[in-house]
Amino acid sequence: MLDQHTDLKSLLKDPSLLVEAAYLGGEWVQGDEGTFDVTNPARGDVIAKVADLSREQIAEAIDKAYVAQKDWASWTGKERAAVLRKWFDLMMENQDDLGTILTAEQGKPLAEAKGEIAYGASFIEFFGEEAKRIYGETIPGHQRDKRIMVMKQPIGVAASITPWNFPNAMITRKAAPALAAGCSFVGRPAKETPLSALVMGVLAERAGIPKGVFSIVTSSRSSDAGKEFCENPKVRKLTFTGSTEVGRILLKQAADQVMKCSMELGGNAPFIVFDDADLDAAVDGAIMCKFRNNGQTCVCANRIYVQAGVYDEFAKRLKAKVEKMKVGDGLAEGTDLGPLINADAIDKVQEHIADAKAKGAKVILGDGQPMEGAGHYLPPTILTGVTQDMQVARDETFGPMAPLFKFDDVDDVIAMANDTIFGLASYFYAKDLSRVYKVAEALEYGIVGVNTGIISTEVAPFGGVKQSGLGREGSHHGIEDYLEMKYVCMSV
Ligand SMILES: O=CCCCC(=O)O
Repeated sequence: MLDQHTDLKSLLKDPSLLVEAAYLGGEWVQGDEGTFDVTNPARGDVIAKVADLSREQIAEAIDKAYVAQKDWASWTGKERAAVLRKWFDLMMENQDDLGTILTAEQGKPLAEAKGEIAYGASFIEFFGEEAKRIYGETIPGHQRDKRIMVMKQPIGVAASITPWNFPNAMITRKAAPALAAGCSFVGRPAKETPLSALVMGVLAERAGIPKGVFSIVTSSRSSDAGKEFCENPKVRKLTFTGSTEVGRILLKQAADQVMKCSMELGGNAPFIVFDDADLDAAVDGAIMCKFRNNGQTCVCANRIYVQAGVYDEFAKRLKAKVEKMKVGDGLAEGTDLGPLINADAIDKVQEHIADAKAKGAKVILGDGQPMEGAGHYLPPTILTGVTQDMQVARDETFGPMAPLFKFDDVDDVIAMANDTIFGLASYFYAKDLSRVYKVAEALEYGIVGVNTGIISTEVAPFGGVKQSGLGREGSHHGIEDYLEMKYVCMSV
């Protein structure tokens, strides 16, 4: 475990994986703005001092990416695939260390962190394979002497801004399709979790990814990266995972350059349990979905709607299982729920609980009281009697609080589930086949989980509708976001 006497390096099999310098154009550099602190949310102490790059240094990374991309795009798909495969293998060989680094800076339990590393690596494996299958098209000509061809070409330099909740997988889900397509990549990780991003630079270098093709620009000021990425004409693609609020700002900034944008933004996922559901499966699904990463996931269940006939029983079974979950340091054996990322995250959960209670909800587990000590620990809360006028019905809680809403009628619950500006993930449990089809069709979401609480995989298109975003990540669709179509018309 990490304590004030233990250095993070000493927990790693390969201590050279822990780096504090930024990876700029294939070189390890210090920040012109000095360093910024990375803290362990389980204890609140500083575990690293990472290079704080200036905006000029971010521009330099873009210049280098611009130059490197031309040659990288000339590699065959098979050549790019071979290097990506090596990157994937290195990630899996170092899964334990990558997991330890991730837990130390982000907080999630080690088993979950290692799971994220395997998930993150799967995008590199998948898109490496796709590099060989970037097919164009021929179209029958519109006149006797005309031949029409459609080429697919890399967009150019892709810039990314990624969040702290999945500090590995949100980078690979963007970098892997970008590199497979022949783009170069400049990524700015969240300031809370730069170490998991920098280790990907170490492994990229070891895998033989050419200098400049993959850069990690660490910075304590998110607006520097956002502005440089949007204003620099050498960047042709911006990909972002984060809040809808920041997504809107980036889209406005990117408009001046008419830049291609992928946005994976906020959610407000409904999780619906119908009377005919397998109740134990629904409880297990709700726990996986609600408490993944301690509720700090954009696809976590935010509103749990339970049909009246099974409401009390569902609440009882959910409480019985959740109260057994162990809250603690993610690096300690047996921990189910780690700390939240910071004090603000705790405040937000408490605000939702207080608002719901004031409007009549009842607490059946927890109550939003943090645990003693320096870590940001908040035991899980379950509320019953939650209604549509409460704050949690509108905003993402992003924490360990499960609000149970009661409903009678299928049409009513669909209307309530869709009554939000968001449209990322949704879930429901039911057995009746006709209901399954109709509800899946009626939910206004990019993702629908039916009788499952976990929908994330590299082989499926992940993304939202409405204000949850633009574009899809993962699957063969995911690479299209990094390709341009060129139509060639030949007179023969
Ligand atoms: O917060 C969003 C991260 C997405 C995690 C996933 O891919 O399931």
